[in-house]
Amino acid sequence: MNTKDLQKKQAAKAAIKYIQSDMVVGLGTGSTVAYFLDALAKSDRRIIGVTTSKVTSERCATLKIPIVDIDEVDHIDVTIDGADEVDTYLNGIKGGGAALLMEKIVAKNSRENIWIVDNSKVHDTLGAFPLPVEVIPYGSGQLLRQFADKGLFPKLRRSQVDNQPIITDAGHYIIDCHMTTINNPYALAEYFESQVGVVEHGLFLNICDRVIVGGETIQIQERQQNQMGIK
Ligand SMILES: O=C[C@H](O)[C@H](O)[C@H](O)COP(=O)(O)O
Repeated sequence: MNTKDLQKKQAAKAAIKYIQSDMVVGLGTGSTVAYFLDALAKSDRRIIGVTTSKVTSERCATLKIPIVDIDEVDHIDVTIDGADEVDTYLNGIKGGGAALLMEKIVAKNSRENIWIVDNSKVHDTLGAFPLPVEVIPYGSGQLLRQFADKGLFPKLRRSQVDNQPIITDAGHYIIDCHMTTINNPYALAEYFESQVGVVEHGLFLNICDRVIVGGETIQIQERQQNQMGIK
């Protein structure tokens, strides 16, 4: 196992201590969450899961972790998810696995959000990871032009198998914006939220409460209130 995977697994295992039996737990998506699901299945915690993608639902079925639809619960106690990048304010970029829409819906309906990451994902400023933006297929070519005009270096995400556009679980496309640095994530989020055809963007701002970073020593960072993360 390489260092990144080892750290993902360490962070995933460390997250188990925030889970108690009978909790409603939001279950994110990705390779780090896969390690968390394995650890959860092996633990003595008996939870009810709310998933964020078909792939996570399928893994829960294999591991016999019970899940319900998000609309069947009146609250979600805590959500455990991965992230593609996290800054010092615990703002982050998500959606590398195209699950950002459901991940954000589950996160916004959770009392607490905990991210599990390897330490290569922690940066002072966001932007090293291309920012995923989920869009309606109709008119997506126009959005690509607008994003390019705004200097966001957009690229439609395509399958490496057949070069066709990736389709999300909700039937949308993903445009990845290769900006390298995002100086004001709040202004950028507002821009995307004002564009017709944009369903959701991968900037998760003021959402994460705690990040668990894998490593020889597990690091746990908690979000400080009233810190905006604008450089
Ligand atoms: O769409 C996918 C999610 O936002 C993932 O949580 C994110 O891409 C991190 O994935 P991984 O744990 O595989 O690095």
